[in-house]
Formats: sequence, structure tokens, C-alpha cells
Amino acid sequence: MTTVHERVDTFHDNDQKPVGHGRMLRKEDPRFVRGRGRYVDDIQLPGMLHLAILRAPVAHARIVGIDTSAAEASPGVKAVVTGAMLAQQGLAWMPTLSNDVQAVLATDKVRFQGQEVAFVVAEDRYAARDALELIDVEYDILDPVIDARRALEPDAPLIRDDLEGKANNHCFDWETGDEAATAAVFARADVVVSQDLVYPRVHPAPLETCGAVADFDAVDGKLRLWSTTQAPHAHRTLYAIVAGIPEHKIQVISPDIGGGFGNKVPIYPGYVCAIVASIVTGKPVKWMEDRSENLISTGFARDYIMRGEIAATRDGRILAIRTNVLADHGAFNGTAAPVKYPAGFFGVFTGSYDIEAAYCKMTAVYTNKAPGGVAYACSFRITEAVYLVERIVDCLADELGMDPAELRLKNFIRPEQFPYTTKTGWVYDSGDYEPTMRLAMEMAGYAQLRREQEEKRARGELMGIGISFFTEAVGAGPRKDMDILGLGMADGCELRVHPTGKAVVRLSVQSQGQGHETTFAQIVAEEIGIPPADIDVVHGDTDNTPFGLGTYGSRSTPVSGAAAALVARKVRDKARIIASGMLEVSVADLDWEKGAFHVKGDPGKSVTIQDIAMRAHGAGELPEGVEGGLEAQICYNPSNLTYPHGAYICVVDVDPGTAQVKVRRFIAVDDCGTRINPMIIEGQVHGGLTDGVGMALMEMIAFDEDGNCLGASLMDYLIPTALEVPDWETGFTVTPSPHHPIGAKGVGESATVGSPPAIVNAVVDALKPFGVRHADMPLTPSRVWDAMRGQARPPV
Ligand code: PCD
Ligand SMILES: [Cu+]
Repeated sequence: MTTVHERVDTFHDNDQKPVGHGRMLRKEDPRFVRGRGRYVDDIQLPGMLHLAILRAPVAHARIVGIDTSAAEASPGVKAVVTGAMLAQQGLAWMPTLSNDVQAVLATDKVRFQGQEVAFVVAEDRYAARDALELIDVEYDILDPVIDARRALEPDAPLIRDDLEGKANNHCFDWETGDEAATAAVFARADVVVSQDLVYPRVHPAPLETCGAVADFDAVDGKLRLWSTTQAPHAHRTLYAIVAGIPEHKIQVISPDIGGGFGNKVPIYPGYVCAIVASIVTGKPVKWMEDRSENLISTGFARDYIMRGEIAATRDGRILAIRTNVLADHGAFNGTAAPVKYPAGFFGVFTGSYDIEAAYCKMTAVYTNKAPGGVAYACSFRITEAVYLVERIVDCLADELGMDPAELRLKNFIRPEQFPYTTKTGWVYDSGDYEPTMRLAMEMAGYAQLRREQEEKRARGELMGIGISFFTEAVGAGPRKDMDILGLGMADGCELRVHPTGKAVVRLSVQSQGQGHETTFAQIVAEEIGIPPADIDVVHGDTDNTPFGLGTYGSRSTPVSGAAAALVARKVRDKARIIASGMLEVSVADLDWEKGAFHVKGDPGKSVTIQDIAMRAHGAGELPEGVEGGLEAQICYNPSNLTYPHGAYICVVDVDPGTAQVKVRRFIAVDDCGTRINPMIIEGQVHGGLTDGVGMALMEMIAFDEDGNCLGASLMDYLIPTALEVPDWETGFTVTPSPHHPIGAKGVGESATVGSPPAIVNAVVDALKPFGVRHADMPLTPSRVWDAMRGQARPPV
């Protein structure tokens, strides 16, 4: 185990460029810091037109009629398209990533506020937007269903009457674990604690909103689509299926992306509209949503109403966990999760504990809200699962009068139990939890913090200490049981070494800010010894990269990272044969040292990888049976997910007069196995922790009873800034994944997953003198104030 507080002043040290894993500045940053990034909205094509979307002003209404004549006559307008027109082409509906259908443009009804109703294509963005005002839609307003608890009441208005035979708002049921075994354990337990918890609807809110530029060339029949997508290949296949354009005639390009966070995984109606518009007008068409459109209509996350129950012995041995979930999926089930996992990976709600039984029952419903349930930094509902278990464990600690750290330490899965199969069937590949927890406690000065808290309590000050310990399942996934719409989740990767020893690696995954241009060059560098600066990373262009399922669920490192390491090893194997010819010894007599082969016992006799590259392409004979060139391609199918873990400790102060929460300290110890670039990992963790502060204290997409979205701008939907967050204190342990070629586990979402429960646990701990056992997120001053007064807010 390595540790902690390593403070290398990288920002002043440009020379620090490891050949392989290690701290190094990001290769992509020179272009970003100079404002030279190239995002979708930077794409300008000759004759390009602009598209704007008319959205439903109400949450639930029948469309009686649409009059587009005034809009068509408006200056600069080239086309006005409604759902009825799309229906004639069979394009009014499209499949979602979870086997539901979603309206591209509404034909019969609108089902959430902000739903796409019509679009205008015009010479510029202003003309398009102006014309939207001239479209006259007559609505027959219907009662909306906004609260998921209302959705299944017998007299609730029916939302999905488009689905044949549908008589209610039920979306799906799902269960995992063993109900009877769990009930038996609960029946004999000394202590049972239960708690209702709401994980409110939140939004990923990336800096860049969603958009696309579609360019259909009628001459060669090729569609080029620049779009804000986290999964270019998967999107291309779907467009081929929906629009009937042959797949080789579609090129999806995902240029620089200004943050994804799951928001850019689904296919949105706007993308399809842009494609249709380009085909109809014969011109390139750009569609870029604005901030409000992004916040009200795309990619919401969470919206889980949960009841957690935990059974334990009096001395603090956790026996079983049971949970019941009501999941609000909005008007269309647009969740992006592997097909066999309608509730994502929520099954990891058993956390990091060795327990006897577990059971979850979930019911998902349709409501008149935007579709989604996207995995906003949570690898498919792991965020919700971790929140549930880490909150309920704290409730148990409270009931038992036990220290929450001690309770966790007592129940951890022990290192010798790995690989560990949980009671819901997940095989945790590896883990060593106690050292991670101890390190966080040591960094925090845990015992001393508790003393400080005691002193403060005696003076009437409200200080809280919150712990969260998480295990994530990331890197979807083994193709034997994971696919999205029938597409297996293996990733291709291709590596070419040019004659002069420079290389290009082509990936199917697509960075949205994670620094793949750097870390994937480092992965290859580590294996073949070519410096990262000499390795170009190509991604985000389906014409120029091998097939694979894209970046989300922290899967790039676990899946494509493995592919990159293995393809580099394949190239190295070939290089070894060429080297044996060059050095006139057998391959067995060669030793590899990063960047060169030398003759065993004679280090003076060696050839570098650059020499070999030249020989592979150059004149002269190659060993028997060896083809020229130095390149390889593979498709990597992971044998399991990777299971990163972490221990987080949060210290808060609550102002007794204003109920304002201040996060004073936050200690995060993460274990993502082998670390490729520690600087990038720290950045990922800092970002995720900031996300956590947002969700725990500020963020919520709320609705009024008519279904009006109350979070339609960043004035209403509060996201954290540097002012709300402390100086993060990060540390790490290293427990490599046994099945990943370099032992790396994903880390991109860890901090977003792990931090909300730590913060809520800290606030609840601070409010203990008021007898508070739970309060729902976001813990805004008004909610904390109510909790202090014993008036729990009605949940969202
Ligand atoms: N061990 C290790 C791991 C990792 N790493 C690094 O780090 C990063 C990350 O990774 P991962 O974990 O693998 O992940 P990815 O796949 O790449 O990514 C994804 C993620 O990522 C994160 N982060 C970020 N960042 C930024 N900047 N931006 C963004 O957008 C974002 N997003 C978020 C999210 S949400 Mo989802 O989508 O919801 O599902 S998922 C997610 C990269 O670079 C890599 O390489 C290292 O170094 N090492
Ligand atoms: Cu999720």
C-alpha cells in the first residue's frame, strides 16, 4: 500500500513526462487553455442552416391542432416540421436505449413540459427562434401525474396511451436477492432499523449543452453527424436502424465535448430532427439547445423513493439489508443501462459489508416529467445504492449507540474473502477495505475530531462528522450478460507504430474532459516504451476508430484501457520477433526493458522500439513468417467489472441561527487499483466531490403540481462553485484488479457516488442534539431549519 499527501508541484514542472504511468500534464490542455477546443457549436459548414425546437409549455395535454403557416412565412425560414409530418415517414417515434419508445416530435399528446413538438429550420439561429413564436398549437390540457406515488393510483391519468393495451402508469418491476431468506434473518435479528429516503431528481448540467450538426450528402448518400455524444458507435448503429441509412454511410463525429456526466449518453429527439432537417433541406443543419432546454428536457438522474431496512445483532454485526424502491422514470423510459439491468447496478446496495441476506423490490412508474434516469456519474444507479446503504448503516450506528466508523470496520468484507459474491449476485473482484478506512481516519484525525465535536456540542455549536465507505461496480461489461440494445459491451482498439517510432492508438471510447488523450497514450507508453508525447490518441469518429460502446459508467479504463494495454503487448510481441532477427538471437534470449530489447546477459547489445519500427517498415529481410509493418488490433471483452472502493470523511459546521451548512473539511481516500495518472485521478476526484456537495446541499429539479419544471435555469438549479467547497484532502490505497491487464479500476464516478452520503451523514450528525435521524437531500438551509424544528419536509 502506498499513501498519501504526495504533493508534487506538477504545474511548474513541465519536464516531468513519464514514459508510462505517472503524473504528467494533460496533452489536450494546451488547446483548451488557449480557447482552441473544437466543440460541436464551433462547426461551421458552407450553407449551414439552423434548427430550433418548439417545446411543450405544459406537462400533459392532447394536441388538437398545429398551425405552422405564419412560421413558414417568417423571413429566413426554410422548413417547419411537425410530428404529423414525421409520422408520414415513420419517424415520429424512436426507440430509447431501454427498449421503450419516445416521441421525436409529439403527435398525439405532450407528456412532459419541454417535450419536442415541432421544429423550424432557418437561415440563422435568430430567424429559427423567432419563427417558433409564430407556431400556433392548440392544446387540450389534461391532468398531469407529477408525484410517483400518485402514478399507480387507480384513478391516476393515463400517460402512455400510445402503448397498446396500456391501462396504467406502471413501467416495470424488478427484484434481486432472496426475499424469504432475508425475511427470516430480519425475524430473528436483535435490532431492526428502517428509514425512508429520497434521492431527488438531479441534473448532470454539463458546461456544454447538447447539440448536433447533420450533413447529409445527397450525391454519395453519406450522413455526417457531429454530435455531443458519449457513445459515437452505439449512436451510429441506432441511427442506421431508425433512419434506415446503411451504417457505412453514417459517420458520427464527437469532437471536443464540454462535459458529459451521463447527459450525453441518450439519443435525443434534437439529433434526429437535425438529421431529418438536413435530408429535407439538402443543407447542413445545426441544432444547439440552450441552457433551459438542457435542464428541462434532457438526461435527468435519480428520482428514487426508497425505504431501507437493516437488521443487526445488538453488538453491531450487520445481518441483512432490505429495500423497497419506487422509481420515477418520467414520461418515457430513457434510462441507459445494460438491457438485463432495468434498475442499473442498484444490486450493489449491500455495500462493502459481509452480510447474510439481502433483498430489493423495485417498481418503476411513468410520470409527466422529462424522461431519463441516466447514469449521472454513477455507473447505472450505484449512486442511489451507495446512498441507501451508507445512510442506513449510519441510522443503525445511531440506534446501537455505536461509532459509525467502528460499525463499518466491524462488518467489512475481509481481504481473504475476495473474489466475494454478494447476496445479490455481484462478484467483487478484489478489495482491501480496512487500510483504506484507517488511512482516511488517520488523515482526518478522527479521534480528535470526535473530541472537538464533544466540546463544541457542550457549547451549543453544531459540528458534524460523516463517513461513507463505498464499493462501485464499473466497467460494463462482460458480453455474456451485458449489452445495450443487443450490442455487446466489448471495446475494439487499434495501434499503429509508424516507421519513425511514433504511434497512433485508435479508441472507441470518447473523452468528455477526462483526459483520454493523455492517459491512453500513457497506457500504451507503459507497454511499448514510446513516450506519450509520441503517441496520438484518435477517438470520437466512427469512420476512424474501431467499434465499441463508448464512455460512461467509468468504463473507459476498465474496458478500453485494458484493450489499449493488450494491443500494445501484441505489438510488442511482434517487435520481439523482429528484434531477435536484428540481434541474431532467439526470442527467448531477449529481455524487455521499457523501450528496448537487449540480449540476455549482454545489455550492451540492444535495439530500441524505434529501431524496430524502422526495420519493420524498412528494407532488409524480416524473420521467417513475419509480415512488414508494426500494428495490431483487438477487441477486448472484460471477464468481470472492476470494483473500486473508497473511504470518505466529511466535517461540517451548521450555523444554528441560519441553518446554513458549511463543509469545513473533506477527506477522500480512493482505491482504483493501479493508477495511470495520479494528477488526472485527483482532478476526477475533486470534480466528483464537488458534484456531491451540489447534490447533498443544493441541487434538485423540482416541479410544481401542474408539472412546471422549477429548475429551468442555473438561477434556480443551484450548482456548486469554488465558494461552496473546501480544500479537498485526498489520499489513496492501491488494490489492483486481478483480471484487468494492468490492474486498473475506473475512478471517474467514485467521488460523485461516495460523497453525498458522507455529507448527509455529517449534517445529520451535527443535528443529533435536536434528535434528528434523517433529512432528505438537498440539505438547503430551509430543510435543515425544518429538521432542527422536528418538521421533516414533505419529500420531493
Ligand atoms: N486507475 C485509473 C483510473 C482512471 N484513470 C484516468 O481517469 C480518467 C477517468 O477514467 P475512468 O474512471 O475509466 O472513466 P471514463 O470512462 O474515462 O470516464 C467516464 C466518467 O468520467 C467522469 N469524469 C468526467 N470528467 C470530466 N472532466 N468530464 C466529464 O464529463 C466526466 N464525466 C464523469 C462520468 S459521469 Mo457517466 O457518463 O454518468 O456514466 S461515467 C463518467 C481517465 O482519464 C483515466 O485514464 C487513471 O489514471 N487511473
Ligand atoms: Cu444512475
